[in-house]
Amino acid sequence: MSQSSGVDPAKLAAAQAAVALVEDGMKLGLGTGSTAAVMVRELAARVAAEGLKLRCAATSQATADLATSLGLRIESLDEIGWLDMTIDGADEVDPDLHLIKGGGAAHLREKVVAAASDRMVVVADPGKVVEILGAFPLPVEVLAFGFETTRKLIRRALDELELGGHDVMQRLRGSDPVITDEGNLILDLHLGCIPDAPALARALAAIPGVVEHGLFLGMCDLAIIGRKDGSVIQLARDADIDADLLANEGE
Ligand SMILES: O=C[C@H](O)[C@H](O)[C@H](O)COP(=O)(O)O
Repeated sequence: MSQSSGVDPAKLAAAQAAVALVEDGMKLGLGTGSTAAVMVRELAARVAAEGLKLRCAATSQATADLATSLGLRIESLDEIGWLDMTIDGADEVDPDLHLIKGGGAAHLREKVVAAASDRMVVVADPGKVVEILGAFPLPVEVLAFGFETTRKLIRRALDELELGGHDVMQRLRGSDPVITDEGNLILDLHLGCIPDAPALARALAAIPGVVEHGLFLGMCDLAIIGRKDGSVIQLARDADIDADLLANEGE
């Protein structure tokens, strides 16, 4: 049975439109986060109703647990090999469909899974659509080994890109460090605005203690933006983004 009461209608609309793209026999990547969780529930409902035969890989332990609890069988990415489509959430989506991800500390596995997919579809609400990335703090997964050294190297890289002086904060849950599914730590870069995302992505990737950053550049093929009234807007790469969406429709 499909979810309804208590579920954010914008997330539900996006999730339903994305799940409608799923075809019998597909190999799917399942994203992480609250919007992806709505999608996983919709997918499980469709599978139960229609008996679809799917092969699914999860982008986090949390998603694997949710999917399994709903009767979906999760396999490892390596067992499946290559995916037809990954459906995932995002923290920010810009007009070129570049993304910030990792608000749930899952961006490392999410990027590995998206990179192994023919198509990445993002499900989001209008609040995620931005003109320029960076208001959402950029998550960077780093090794525990040499953590403070890596933080210094990140600060140096930011200085070189004229993005210095911003907070580079370790992500905590209460007073404990957030530990990712891969056993690493998270630094959140509070940049406000990222004028040159490719340059920042290159600089972060060149730092040895950085495992993966949350910039997803050129990976998303389609963003499905759900609205509170249950309608959706589908944004394909290079398509213009509706000015109303950038104003977040007052949401
Ligand atoms: O690490 C988490 C992921 O990148 C999520 O997909 C992202 O944070 C969006 O999550 P939500 O749908 O809960 O806003």
